[in-house]
Amino acid sequence: MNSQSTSTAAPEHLNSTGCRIGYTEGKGRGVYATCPIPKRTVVEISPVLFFSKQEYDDHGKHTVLDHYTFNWKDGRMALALGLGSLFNHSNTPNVSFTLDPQTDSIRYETVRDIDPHEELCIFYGHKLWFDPLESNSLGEHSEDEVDDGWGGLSMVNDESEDSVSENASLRALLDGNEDEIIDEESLPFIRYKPPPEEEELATIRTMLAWVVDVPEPRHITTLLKWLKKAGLENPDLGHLKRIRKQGEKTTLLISTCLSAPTLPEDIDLPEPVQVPVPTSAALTLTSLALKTTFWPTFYAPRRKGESEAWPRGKVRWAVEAIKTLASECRKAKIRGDLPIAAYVPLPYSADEGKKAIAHDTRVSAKHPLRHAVLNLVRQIAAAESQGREDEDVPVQPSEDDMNPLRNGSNYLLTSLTVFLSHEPCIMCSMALLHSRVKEVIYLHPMEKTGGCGGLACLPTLQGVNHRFDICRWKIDTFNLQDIIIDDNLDA
Ligand SMILES: C[S@@+](CC[C@H](N)C(=O)[O-])C[C@H]1O[C@@H](n2cnc3c(N)ncnc32)[C@H](O)[C@@H]1O
Repeated sequence: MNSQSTSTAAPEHLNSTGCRIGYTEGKGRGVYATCPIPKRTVVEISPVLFFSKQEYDDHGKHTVLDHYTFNWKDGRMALALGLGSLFNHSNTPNVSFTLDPQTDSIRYETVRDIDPHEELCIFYGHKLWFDPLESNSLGEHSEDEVDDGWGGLSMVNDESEDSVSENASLRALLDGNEDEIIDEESLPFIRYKPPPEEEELATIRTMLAWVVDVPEPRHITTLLKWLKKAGLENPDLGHLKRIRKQGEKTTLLISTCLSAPTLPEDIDLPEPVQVPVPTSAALTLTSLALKTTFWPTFYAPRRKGESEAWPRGKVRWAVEAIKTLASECRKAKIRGDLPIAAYVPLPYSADEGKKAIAHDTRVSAKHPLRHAVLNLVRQIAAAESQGREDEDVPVQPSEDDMNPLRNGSNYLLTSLTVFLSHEPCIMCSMALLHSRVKEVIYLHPMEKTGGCGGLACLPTLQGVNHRFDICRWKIDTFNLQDIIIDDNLDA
């Protein structure tokens, strides 16, 4: 079957990033640059047209579509519209592509600076159905080499990476009503069990907080409004009650700032003082009684052994996230970086919110701190600060940025789940803590260097006042041997 058009005249194309359609003998139509294109430019976003597996097996694969369709993540076949179907293959591609199930589209992005007139090529995979015209021979692979799964236009006869790597028990788990709650043992991950809750006064963890006595209880409402306005509704203190009443005395909890807070001038108040307050909510009634001797604390028994329920739909969401993560690892590997990735998908059943993906770039950036987690946090921070992406370019900070009391508004990962290919190192675990992540799910434990259950478990250390849930994916559910890195490395 000849997949190329018989015409040798390529049509014009109105692509705003300076791409044109060109023709090369032996390859047919392809996508070419018309001007220099910088690295990491999104050159095309192609909407896709889907074919069910059945439609494809019965019809599509017997037609020329066979050479144009992408294996979608859920087993369907997708035909990219726009320029998407015209990128030719190269073993040393200058464009990467990402399947986006949220928008049913494929995104194409340059992986290096592109010269004018250069052809833009993607990598189809190792099993090609044609003799590739290639200017170099870097990519010679044996017949039985496993497809690296970096997306890849593929013939429908190839089993997709996803379908071979998901085992039968996972497939059975994913099949069924999406609202059904999956019992803990059947979940495809194991939760890290935090050490038991403190049940003795000596083991209660505390931190110093500023408080002030309020002689006139009628001022409380005004002071609560002032706290809000001053940006002092810090999530660090969310487990504590704001007001303490002891007999006639009413005391207001203000902040955990290092320096004494400046109180409103129009209310007559004594000087604020620092007192120890518990660092977390009480998980048991005994602990509640003990913690309340420091400061009134909220009782949150749900977190003791009883974990958040996962409906089947959420498991499917996590499986998709793991696949995206694995594909990012492979992309990193192809680029010569360590196959370590971090991914924050949109929260389960949310249509909008924060979303980011990053891989380790220590090798390519020649920078020891470019760990996947740090790259991810940096990416989210850049998006949050309205596109000031390059941290090396000094920006005039706004008045808001300079207000230390507004620090709470910069908690980058509050209520989000981060998927990681590897257990994060201690530095990255600390970055996740500072970002106030809700939950971390990782694939590969790092016993010698990990900071989430390996060498140490940062969220459970004395003095750390934010906890996040840690889950380890059962690695045997996916064929992910190629992301395993040396255990002595930091991830
Ligand atoms: C997705 S299409 C790409 C667009 C195609 N060139 C056209 O004109 O429609 C895939 C087909 O392009 C051709 N092709 C892609 N990369 C090639 C390469 N490096 N060398 C030779 N042919 C290539 C093969 O015929 C393949 O089946």
